[in-house]
Amino acid sequence: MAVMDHRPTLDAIQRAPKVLLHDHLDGGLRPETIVDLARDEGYTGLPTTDPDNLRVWFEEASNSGSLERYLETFTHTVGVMQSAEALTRVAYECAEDLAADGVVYAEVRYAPEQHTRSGLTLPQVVEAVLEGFKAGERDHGIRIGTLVTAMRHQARSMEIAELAVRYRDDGVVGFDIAGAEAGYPPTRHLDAFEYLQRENAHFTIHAGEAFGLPSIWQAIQWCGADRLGHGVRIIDDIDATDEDAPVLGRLAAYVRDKRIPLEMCPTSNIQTGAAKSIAEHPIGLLRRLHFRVTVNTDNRLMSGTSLSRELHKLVEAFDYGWDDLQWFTVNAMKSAFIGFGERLELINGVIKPGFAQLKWRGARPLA
Ligand SMILES: O=c1[nH]cnc2c1ncn2[C@@H]1O[C@H](CO)[C@@H](O)[C@H]1O
Ligand SMILES: [Zn+2]
Repeated sequence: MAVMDHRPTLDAIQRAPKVLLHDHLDGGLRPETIVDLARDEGYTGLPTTDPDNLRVWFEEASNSGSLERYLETFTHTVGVMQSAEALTRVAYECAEDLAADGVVYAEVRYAPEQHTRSGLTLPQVVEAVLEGFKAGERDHGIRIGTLVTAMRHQARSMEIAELAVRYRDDGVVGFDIAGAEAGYPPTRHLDAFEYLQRENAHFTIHAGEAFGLPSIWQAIQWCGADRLGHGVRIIDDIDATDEDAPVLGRLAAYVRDKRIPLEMCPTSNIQTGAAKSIAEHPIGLLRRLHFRVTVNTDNRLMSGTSLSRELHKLVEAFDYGWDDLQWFTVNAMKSAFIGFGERLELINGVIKPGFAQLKWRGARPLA
């Protein structure tokens, strides 16, 4: 019998219909676009104006081992995203790039408060981004929901939460808080989360990335987060001394029992020091224990990655097959902030048939 390799290749993974829940708009610009926009908008702070060198610079500068230093690189992307035209272009190209990678549904986030330096109002920022995504959806057959993010060290979360509600029928599907985690617990923004809950709105919280269990506990039990951005440190509440019978603490058990989605971003976690390597990333254990794990990019520019690449790295490290990749994808679709009907349609009409086709091809014996 012919030897068969069932391991999905990068090329085949790119063709699979994928779902992405955690991707930052200001972490995914094309280097060429940054250079163009810097020139158009008079931003003079770039470390280099050669797109190839700039790509390398972002990746290297992001390999710092600390979230705070990792976040410093956003000065340049945010720096060139201060006009409506720039925001619309970046959003359009984001949709185009994700569609080219085979993503069929994505939730892309950004912090409107960071884009008002040249005089745009918060609603103008949101509308410019939505315009870019709408054009990208129309031209590239991808569905994109926006999450508006509040910066956790600032004090504008209530205003941003109000934006999430105001634009909920125009493409904004949820809210998030991001930025340095240590020293800025999610409970600082409790009023915003309580407001969103009263409005029946959805939100995720970056938690358990650079800080441990207390941050995850607050995000879920005080703030009521629907999902966790990263959440890798939930591993601290699991005793895996006996590999065959890991013991879950109360918080880890709660997260698993309630099927709280974990938006895991493997490469980003290595760059910020939240995990040592892909092979040692908690995603391996969490997947085995059937947590509601999803796979994400976080920042495609800073991590030099795509959703297909993240999945392929996991295939190589954990020997995952198509069933695992479909499981991550269905998990993500189930956890999306769009309505149940639309999620179901994508699962049954797009994801399952798409994976079935790839699995069938992968199963053909080699001639
Ligand atoms: O992994 C992360 N953890 C915390 N904050 C982040 C991460 N990636 C990006 N941002 C922050 O989110 C803002 C809005 O998109 C970015 O400007 C960056 O400061
Ligand atoms: Zn993030």
